[in-house]
Amino acid sequence: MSVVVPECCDDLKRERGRCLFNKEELTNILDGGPKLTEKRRRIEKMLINTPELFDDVSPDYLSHEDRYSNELRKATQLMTTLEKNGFTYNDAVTTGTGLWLLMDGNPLSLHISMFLDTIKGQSNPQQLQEWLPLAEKFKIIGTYAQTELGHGTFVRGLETTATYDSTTKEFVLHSPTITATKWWPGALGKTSNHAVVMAQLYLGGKCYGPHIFMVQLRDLETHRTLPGIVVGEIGPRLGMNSNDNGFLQFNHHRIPLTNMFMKHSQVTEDGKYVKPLHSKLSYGTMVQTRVGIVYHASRELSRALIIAIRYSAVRHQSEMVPGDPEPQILDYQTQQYKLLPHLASFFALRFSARALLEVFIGTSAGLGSGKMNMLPELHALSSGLKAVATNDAVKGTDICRLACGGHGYLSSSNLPRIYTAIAAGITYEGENTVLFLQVARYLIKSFRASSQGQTLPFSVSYLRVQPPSSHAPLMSDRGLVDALGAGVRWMVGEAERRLQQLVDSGHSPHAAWNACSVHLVQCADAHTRYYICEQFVDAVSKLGETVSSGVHEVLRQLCRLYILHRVIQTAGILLRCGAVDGKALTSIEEEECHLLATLRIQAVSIVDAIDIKDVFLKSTLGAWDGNVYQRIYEEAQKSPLNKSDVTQGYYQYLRPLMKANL
Ligand SMILES: CCCCCCCC/C=C\CCCCCCCCCC(=O)SCCNC(=O)CCNC(=O)[C@H](O)C(C)(C)COP(=O)(O)OP(=O)(O)OC[C@H]1O[C@@H](n2cnc3c(N)ncnc32)[C@H](O)[C@@H]1OP(=O)(O)O
Ligand SMILES: Cc1cc2nc3c(=O)[nH]c(=O)nc-3n(C[C@H](O)[C@H](O)[C@H](O)COP(=O)(O)OP(=O)(O)OC[C@H]3O[C@@H](n4cnc5c(N)ncnc54)[C@H](O)[C@@H]3O)c2cc1C
Repeated sequence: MSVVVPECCDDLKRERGRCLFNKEELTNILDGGPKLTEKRRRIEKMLINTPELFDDVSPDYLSHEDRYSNELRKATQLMTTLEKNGFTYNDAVTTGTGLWLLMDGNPLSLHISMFLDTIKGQSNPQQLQEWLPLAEKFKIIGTYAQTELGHGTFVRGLETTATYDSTTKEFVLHSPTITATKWWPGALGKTSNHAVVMAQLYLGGKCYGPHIFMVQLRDLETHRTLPGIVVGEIGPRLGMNSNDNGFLQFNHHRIPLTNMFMKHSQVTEDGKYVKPLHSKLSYGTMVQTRVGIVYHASRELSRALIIAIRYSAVRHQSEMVPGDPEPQILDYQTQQYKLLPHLASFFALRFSARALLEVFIGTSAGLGSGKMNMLPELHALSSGLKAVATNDAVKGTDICRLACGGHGYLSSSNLPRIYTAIAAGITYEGENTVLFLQVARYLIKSFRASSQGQTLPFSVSYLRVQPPSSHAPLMSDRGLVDALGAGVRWMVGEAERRLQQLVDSGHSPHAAWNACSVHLVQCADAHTRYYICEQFVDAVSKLGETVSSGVHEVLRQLCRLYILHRVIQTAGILLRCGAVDGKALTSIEEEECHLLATLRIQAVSIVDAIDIKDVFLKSTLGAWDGNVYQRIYEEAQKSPLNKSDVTQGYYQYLRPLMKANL
């Protein structure tokens, strides 16, 4: 399939004619540099030239089984195409291209993410040598099986047991109750022949908590389920129905001792336990995936924004001035207010994802040399950013849908599919409220440590008592970010005060925690957003030295919008703690409206610079040429109901009803 870039409609031509910045330069910044843009485009070209990767028929028109088979066909084709052309699966993931082709629930996504990451991050050298080549070459195909019917969040409450039998040097895996059934893992139902399984380790009758085991589920020749294992698919879900999310039960199923992942903790042949350096090292795959999800969420949000902003430039509706031609809906301030703060969020999330990745890489290097001290901060940052990124991507994507009016509700807009795929991100890999509560734990601990004079890690250092060093004028970017920081400090101080007050009045610390948890979640959300603001301001100010003035100005405006919007959202807190006053807020609101109008002028060019091709956007509303109505019409012709003028349903039901004497 070759891509011919079509002439765009007059509206989009005019929009693009107003661009005052170098789009390619902005594209490079978003990709992480010109080399990465070039690499992404090489991958895209290769994929675009593989017609088997594209659907002839929308998955919406396929049966449940055909939908799965079709996605599996494309997933396997994707893997072989990448391999043959010298790219890795990771290349397709990090550029987003692979995800966009397969985001109806790619049945190999868990294999190439959490299964491979667990092998890489949790194996001892022998295990790595044995399993990694097999998994990388798809000789074994796996998933990450942790969640059970009864427990997802509370990992320590999992019921699957792995009991060591020293006479045979085996673990016996067992699901003692219905609630112990593994439930949800992607690709578990029909695709995977292996799984990394989280189970409670039992040695000599004592439970040592959740540990990870490599378990073969199916015969490698026949693909039949092995004895002692029951496995199947869980049925339709809100979205991503081309995946085979599955269930799994063990009936005293035996695996060798060497199948426990032994990088961090070990069991000796005679059944002795060797502790890990940190009790949560076995949760490493989850942390790594949370880091990936921040990128993933920002990418999905960007697809929705491209669709909604281009459509808003093409769509004309109503009269702004009686008798005048119908304006582009993007000219309405309310439309700008719906979309442009989310555009700013996309940039903020992209820069923060990059900062988080650096923390992840630094912490992982430290772990390699036995340094565990950065782990709590990485856990808090990855939890908070995963939660904010998915919450904002889901909200932003739905706003994009609403901003497209009725046509946003069409499957062919692709907004419903983007929405349902990213909506799962709020729940999977740690439900967001639960993750925020983890962040809150870290904040309260840090706040208390600071009160005792201890030095705090970098991401929470602003929680210490306000130093008189912040001299940035309030209305500057720095000044407003400092005000947001003062707001979080006040919120955390207030949470700590309420917790202490409850404990002093006789509540247990746990009861006090629950009684303050709404406020604690707000603290965690505010802290994470403060961190995002900081990363955005830092990134833009660093780029200022290297980029052209046009690009710098656009980034500065987006950053400013993000901060102003955040200040307005937090107004109540900022007023209460005295970080801003009513007069400042009024001028911030006015400035936001002014900025919306400024950014509107180049909005189409900004989303063009995100550089996602039509074949990956898959949207009748968001295509480059803006030929919206023709595309919607043509897509409707593909409905199976349009194959005949009169449907079977007419003869079967409608006609008898019309003929009946009611
Ligand atoms: C080409 C094709 C495309 C392929 C696509 C692949 C792309 C990859 C990238 C992105 C893609 C998006 C798609 C990804 C698909 C993912 C599918 C989803 C998979 C799953 O959902 S897997 C299951 C995930 N499950 C969870 O996340 C469970 C959540 N629960 C927990 O993590 C924990 O139980 C808890 C954190 C909530 C609590 O833990 P608990 O053991 O009870 O501990 P506590 O007692 O509360 O705390 C003790 C102490 O430890 C600290 N702590 C907890 N966790 C960690 C940690 N991970 N690291 C460090 N420290 C931790 C905790 O804060 C406490 O500290 P304290 O005592 O306060 O000091
Ligand atoms: C599409 C999808 C794909 C998935 N893929 C996988 C996979 O590949 N592998 C895998 O192992 N799992 C997978 N999961 C499972 C997922 O990780 C869990 O659903 C998730 O961790 C949430 O757990 P839960 O379902 O038990 O929710 P629950 O924990 O029961 O949450 C229900 C409610 O209770 C609240 N709650 C729970 N605990 C607390 C608390 N301590 N404090 C306050 N409130 C609390 C939550 O905030 C939420 O509102 C997937 C899930 C989905 C939806």
